[in-house]
Amino acid sequence: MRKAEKRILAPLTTAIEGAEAGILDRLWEVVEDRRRSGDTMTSHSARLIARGTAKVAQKLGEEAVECVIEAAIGNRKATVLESADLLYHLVVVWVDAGIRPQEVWGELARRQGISGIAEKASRPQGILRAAGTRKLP
Ligand SMILES: N=c1c2ncn([C@@H]3O[C@H](COP(=O)(O)OP(=O)(O)OP(=O)(O)O)[C@@H](O)[C@H]3O)c2ncn1[C@@H]1O[C@H](COP(=O)(O)O)[C@@H](O)[C@H]1O
Repeated sequence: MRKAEKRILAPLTTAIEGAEAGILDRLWEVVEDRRRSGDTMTSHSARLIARGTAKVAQKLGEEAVECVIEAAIGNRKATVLESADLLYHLVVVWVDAGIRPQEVWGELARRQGISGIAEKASRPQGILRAAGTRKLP
């Protein structure tokens, strides 16, 4: 790795040390705290939630699109930054909807060991056919 690359990646490397998935649980607690406080003067989360569910969901969509764009053009560093924005806004969606992270972790755990291909094949096909969808394979 060249010296200049090392300098650019240094803040990310520092952030990685001591960081793990539990950070989402802690982030949820902070955002839930902000929701309860309703302090729109000092908290971005409280301000966003005060704008209503549709706005909260819209922001998640915007961040998802930004992440998709960076990933599609292969901009690795920007994809990391946009991923963090996306996860933060997903946590705001959960808080707004009254969903605890444990519910999502539970669903992920339930799916562990089940192949996505096998799961899709086991879905009832009638509903999709009745809806007349033309999804790409
Ligand atoms: N991880 C984040 C985080 N990521 C992004 N953002 C903010 O999200 C906002 C996104 O900006 P945008 O311009 O896209 O959105 P917007 O300001 O709603 O503007 P519009 O789309 O409405 O025009 C910026 O203000 C970012 O700073 C975040 N704000 C907070 N957090 C975390 O949430 C914690 C609580 O933050 P507060 O609620 O502000 O106390 C913080 O300690 C952080 O850990």
